[in-house]
Amino acid sequence: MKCLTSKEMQQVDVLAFNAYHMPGEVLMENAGRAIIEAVISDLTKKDKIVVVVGPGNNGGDGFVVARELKNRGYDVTVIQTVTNDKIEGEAYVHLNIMQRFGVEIIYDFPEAIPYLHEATVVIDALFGTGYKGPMREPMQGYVTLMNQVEAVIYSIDVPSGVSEAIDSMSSVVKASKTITIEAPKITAYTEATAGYYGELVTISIGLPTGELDKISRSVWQSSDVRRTLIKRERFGHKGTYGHVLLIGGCADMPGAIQLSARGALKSGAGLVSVMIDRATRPFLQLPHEVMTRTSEQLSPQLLMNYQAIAVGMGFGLTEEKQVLFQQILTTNAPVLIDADGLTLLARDISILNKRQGPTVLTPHPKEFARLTGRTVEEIKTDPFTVTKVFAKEYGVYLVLKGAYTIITSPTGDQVINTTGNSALSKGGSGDILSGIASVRMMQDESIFPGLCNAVYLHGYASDVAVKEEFTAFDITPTDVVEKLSEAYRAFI
Ligand SMILES: NC(=O)C1=CN([C@@H]2O[C@H](COP(=O)(O)OP(=O)(O)OC[C@H]3O[C@@H](n4cnc5c(N)ncnc54)[C@H](O)[C@@H]3O)[C@@H](O)[C@H]2O)[C@H](O)CC1
Ligand SMILES: [K+]
Repeated sequence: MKCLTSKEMQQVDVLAFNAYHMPGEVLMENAGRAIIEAVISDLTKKDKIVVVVGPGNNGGDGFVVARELKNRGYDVTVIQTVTNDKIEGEAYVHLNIMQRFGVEIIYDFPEAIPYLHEATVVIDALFGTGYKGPMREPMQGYVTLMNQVEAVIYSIDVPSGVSEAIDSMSSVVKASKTITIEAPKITAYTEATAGYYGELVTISIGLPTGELDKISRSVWQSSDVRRTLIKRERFGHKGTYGHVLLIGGCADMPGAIQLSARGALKSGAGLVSVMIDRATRPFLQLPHEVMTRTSEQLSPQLLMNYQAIAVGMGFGLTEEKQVLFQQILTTNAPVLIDADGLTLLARDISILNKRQGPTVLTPHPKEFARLTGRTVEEIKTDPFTVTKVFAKEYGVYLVLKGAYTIITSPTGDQVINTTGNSALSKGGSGDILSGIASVRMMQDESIFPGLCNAVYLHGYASDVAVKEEFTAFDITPTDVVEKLSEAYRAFI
């Protein structure tokens, strides 16, 4: 499923009209009908439904919804926030049709207040992707009121007032459910705006899929995991499934590398090796299946034995580690860099330009801030652009971890992950993900889908864990890794 910016949505809309000759009135009719189908099972004839419409095409969708509800015998009133002469194009066409169906329209703010207070359902068709903040009156008053009343709020396309320009955002509708048109918009997955959406439902209005397919940003779904996850074969052997090397672990942080090893083991690696300092070895309790190497043994020849390498989990930040880190990056094997590896990388990022093999970086926003010289706030404001620019500039796969992790390829393709919950916001989760990701990038269709699968399955395991057994409070990253069994079982 694709995920679009407002601008991309508008471009597809324009193409639908110019190149495919799809009239705007038809698309609006399709939108209204599909929205009805998405909400009708929640509605009863006893509901008092109020549709709040704005000046643009989002309001036009609202006219279609109101007319069709009226036609089906529901109690529906429209609150129109602008006068008829401010409504144009296809929205005006549908305003006219709706009026002929006898839907009552309230134009006046004071008159609208009791309607909103008595409503059991409010359909928010004030603004969609054409909104530019800040919100002006009387719209601001309507948004404040909508957020105060008891009614269930369904927003059409986006919660009104949501904007990609976060600095210009003022009042925003807090929806119970958002019925988004054709594909989710990036604001559904951005920290400042996601919370307004409530439950997210996507409907199709028949826009040309050939045009949508050209968008290089999508939401990873269960069907994508099924399509790209390696199929394990009867005649496969440990060589078939690859050998991963996990490099990290120091006396202060012996746990990190153990968690990574567990993640890799529970993800089907043919062989798992861990490389640690000789002095750290006594502190480690590794699973029986894991082999060890010491960092003193590191050589280019040794690194050639592995199909994937992950470095940085509890690695340490000493001068010696910096030297070791630079040696590791000379290998042509795929290298995933996490945690302390990212801190060492930030000291001299130009080293990435010398890499011959594929490189994967898995920062959280703070680590990414260090790598880019930006603030965490800047990254969170526009995570899609900053990650894309960085991944293309340095030719890396980038996994920006967060509530909605964004995975970016060196060519700028982007995937958003929607699995996972606050159970993962704990030290150790990232170490486990590195273990899983090093296997998935080695085994799956290719590195990019492999990374997407790793993030998806890790989140899925945590979802299963909190649904079945734990709460987000008591669960530990180790508990999550044990639920990988159920995650993998769901996709084989
Ligand atoms: N994607 C599609 O193919 C379809 C989308 N539909 C719906 O149309 C909206 C987008 O419509 P658009 O007219 O471009 O924008 P809006 O309805 O969001 O509103 C624009 C409207 O509002 C005025 N305005 C903007 N900001 C403010 C403000 N701060 N205060 C006051 N007024 C403001 C602006 O001047 C315009 O007049 C999309 O979300 C879908 O819901 C189609 O119906 C089907 C095809
Ligand atoms: K809306």
